[in-house]
Amino acid sequence: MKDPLISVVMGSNSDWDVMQYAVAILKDFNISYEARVVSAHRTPDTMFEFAENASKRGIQCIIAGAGGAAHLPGMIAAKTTVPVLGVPVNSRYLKGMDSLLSIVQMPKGIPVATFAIGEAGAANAALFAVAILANNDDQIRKQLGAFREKQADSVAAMQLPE
Ligand SMILES: Nc1c(C(=O)O)ncn1[C@@H]1O[C@H](COP(=O)(O)O)[C@@H](O)[C@H]1O
Repeated sequence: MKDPLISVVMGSNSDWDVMQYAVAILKDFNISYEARVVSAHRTPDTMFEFAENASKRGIQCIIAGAGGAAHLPGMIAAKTTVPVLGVPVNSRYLKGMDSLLSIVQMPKGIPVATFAIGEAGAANAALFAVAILANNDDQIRKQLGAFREKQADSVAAMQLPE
């Protein structure tokens, strides 16, 4: 197994329904990744250790998903200079608006690139991570180009009811 380039973390295994869409993209592109549960609130020491070691471990991007008081992406970003891509997970009562605002409203100086709520956000975070890797990898750049072409072809072929 190759060392992971991308780390996908989430606050709880209940986030998997959304975060699996990020993992599916990384698998499609054959990018080495790891996926794990880490919580700023529930496992703060593990979260600190994870964030502090990410760069040394060769992690290029961290995709962090969380719901509700979604402090995980921001707290990871506070402890590493590895780019953090935040995915707001749909929450039961506020439908992910709480997650979105918790992730996007970072104070100046500690950025988290914030994506849409839910599965589209998770998939786009992974595509963004792939685009970052593509800057220094021709093979990945070609794969990303092919992905876009295939997507454009399927949109061009879309039919509407008469
Ligand atoms: N937002 C956070 C953090 C964190 O930010 O550290 N840790 C867990 N959670 C979120 O709590 C929600 C409910 O978790 P449970 O389903 O385990 O009760 C999840 O969406 C998780 O991301």
